[in-house]
Amino acid sequence: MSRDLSLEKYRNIGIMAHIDAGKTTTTERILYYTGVNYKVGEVHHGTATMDWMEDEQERGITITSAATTCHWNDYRINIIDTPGHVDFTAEVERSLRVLDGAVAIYDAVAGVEAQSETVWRQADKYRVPRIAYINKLDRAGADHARVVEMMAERLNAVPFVIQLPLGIEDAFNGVIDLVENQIISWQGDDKDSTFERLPVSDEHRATVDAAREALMESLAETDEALLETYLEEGALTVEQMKTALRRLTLTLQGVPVLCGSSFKNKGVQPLLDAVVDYLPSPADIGAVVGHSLDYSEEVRREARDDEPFSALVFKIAGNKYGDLAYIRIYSGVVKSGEKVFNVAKNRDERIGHFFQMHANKQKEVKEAATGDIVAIAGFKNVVTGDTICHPDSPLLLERMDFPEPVIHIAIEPKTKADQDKLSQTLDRLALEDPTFQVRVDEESGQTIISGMGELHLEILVKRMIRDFNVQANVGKPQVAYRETVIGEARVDETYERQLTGKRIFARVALSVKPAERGAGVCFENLTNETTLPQVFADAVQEGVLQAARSGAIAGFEMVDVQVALHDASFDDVDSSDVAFKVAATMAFKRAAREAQAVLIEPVMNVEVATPEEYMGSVVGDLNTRGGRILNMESRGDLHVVRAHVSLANMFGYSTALRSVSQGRATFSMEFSQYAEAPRAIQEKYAPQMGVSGDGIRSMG
Ligand SMILES: Nc1nc2c(ncn2[C@@H]2O[C@H](COP(=O)(O)OP(=O)(O)OP(=O)(O)O)[C@@H](O)[C@H]2O)c(=O)[nH]1
Repeated sequence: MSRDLSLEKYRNIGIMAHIDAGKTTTTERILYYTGVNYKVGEVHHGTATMDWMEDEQERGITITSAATTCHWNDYRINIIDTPGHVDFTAEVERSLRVLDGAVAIYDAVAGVEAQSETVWRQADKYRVPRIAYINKLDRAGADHARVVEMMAERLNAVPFVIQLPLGIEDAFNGVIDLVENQIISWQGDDKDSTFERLPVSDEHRATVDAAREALMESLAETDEALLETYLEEGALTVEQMKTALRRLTLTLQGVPVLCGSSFKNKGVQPLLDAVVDYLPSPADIGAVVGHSLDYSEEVRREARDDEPFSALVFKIAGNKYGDLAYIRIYSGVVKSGEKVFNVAKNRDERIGHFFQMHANKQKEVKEAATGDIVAIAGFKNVVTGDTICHPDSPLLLERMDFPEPVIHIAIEPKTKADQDKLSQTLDRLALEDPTFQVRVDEESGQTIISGMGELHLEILVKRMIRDFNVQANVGKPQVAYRETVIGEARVDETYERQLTGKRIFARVALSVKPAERGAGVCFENLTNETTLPQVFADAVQEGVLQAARSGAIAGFEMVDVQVALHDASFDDVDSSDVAFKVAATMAFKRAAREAQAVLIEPVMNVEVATPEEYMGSVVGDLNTRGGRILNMESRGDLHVVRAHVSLANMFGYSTALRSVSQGRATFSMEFSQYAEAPRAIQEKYAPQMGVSGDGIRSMG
């Protein structure tokens, strides 16, 4: 096929930031200046194009990431807008997985906030090259230098300042381009106001010279040949600086830092230039590495159209045309109507239609190629994380990891008629969102939905009622407690019965001890030390896992335990896998109790930013919630408190914070770790244990 644009001219980028830093506003400007939009939507008018779901427009926040395509100077830029609220980190994570580069946006007043750190770490994990954009320089209290410092301190980033603000706060009217050695000045605040590139004026000469020299020096220090040139010539050329910046960005050794005010329409066009100049194309990223279907060998696919087709499904979203599967194509070409293979499901799928997405609007295309991000209609059975590929050349790309939900609520249909619809709708929502889970409680028969936070579940329930017209009653949010062991124990358990005249027999000796946080239930020596036949060893494993699901002391799932099988006896005639399963279940429950099973609870990282006068009440309130204050610092005219607080004590916090600060303080919260639950909780759920929970004690 002939591609209309070489792969080098693609940029697949994400825009990531703390809530309210200005992602949506910036994306709107990008769409305007690249000619996709004719009108700039404003977040506070509820008309921003990317925030298309009704709920997003109501709340002025971005919930689901929408993909959109635009063009800048002959380059195709696919943008994934990612949400800033921490309850939706899974959305950020799945976007980062398929992107080649990202723009990190900071609020010039608030600086690097908690959520920005989380997203930054996620981007580190996926090795996503980044450029930074310090937004809102027009705001009172904007402090460019402080944000740069915070990037180094908090994110461990190596910032390369390539622009300085021209004026600040009310007087902000452009940027100084240190690479080109020019002033970029806008005529006004209007979206259509033009800008011009001017030589640096005398007024700014000294500052610019010093900043340019510092930039050149730090670039030169990264490369021996460049250092030599710099020392010989006393300066670097624009081309040399750009090449060095691109190399450092692509190898994750540095982050070019730009600035502007998206709201005042200043800085966005140079930001687009920087996306092209410094962020990678799919060709720079190169081959994708997956596995053969049996995991026995690595399979590489070069980022080329003449390779077999391979792609990853990174999002499923329902809209009025049915389910759309968003895919990132890593290699090859695929056409509508073609058959592809879904590796995880081991089945063929036919591609119905392809769409290039612009927020919730879509443009049909006939084929898609390496580097493209498109949405596909017509797949029957795909979920987020599935690999799809050419049927003759299968490979498995690494799946995405999503955090386990930490909060759950019971939900029941209002009427009998809603019953079926409720369960279908919940399944549908769970398909779209991997951090949303649905299960039926075995004992109570209740339907339980779990998610990442109150807001997460609140929004899903609202969607269910509004978009799917299902009426339901929901209970109070409950913390997803877990169980684990803090000691070690070894037990010997024999299961022997006479059933319908037949003897059944199995004996297992196993031990349990704490395993690493996040390890789940792990096994050692299932067959080594014993000479147990494989079928019985499998039955032991199954029995333990089944027992772990319902816990040992209070019915919560038991996690992070290491189980070893030390001895086992069987009888050729009377033993069966069922007998081993029962023996293992009994042994595991007893061992876990003897190894001091305890309840653990989710503990959150909470960050509150408040004006000074409310600082005392904010801290007092966190203390009454049993929070552990980690540190306090000032940021502009705000004070920022960071604390660890158990999730159970954070319900309804937004209302409480509003009332202690007259609506002036803001907060963000993210899951930090599981820690031993306090004594009161232990006694409430497992009174028989007489355990010694002592508040927040890290188990990690
Ligand atoms: N003064 C000023 N305000 C801005 C600027 N950019 C954005 N804002 C305002 O800041 C608020 C948040 O902007 P958004 O674009 O919604 O931020 P976001 O990061 O997309 O937020 P979420 O979608 O909620 O994650 C809005 O009220 C914007 O109008 C700026 O450059 N200057």
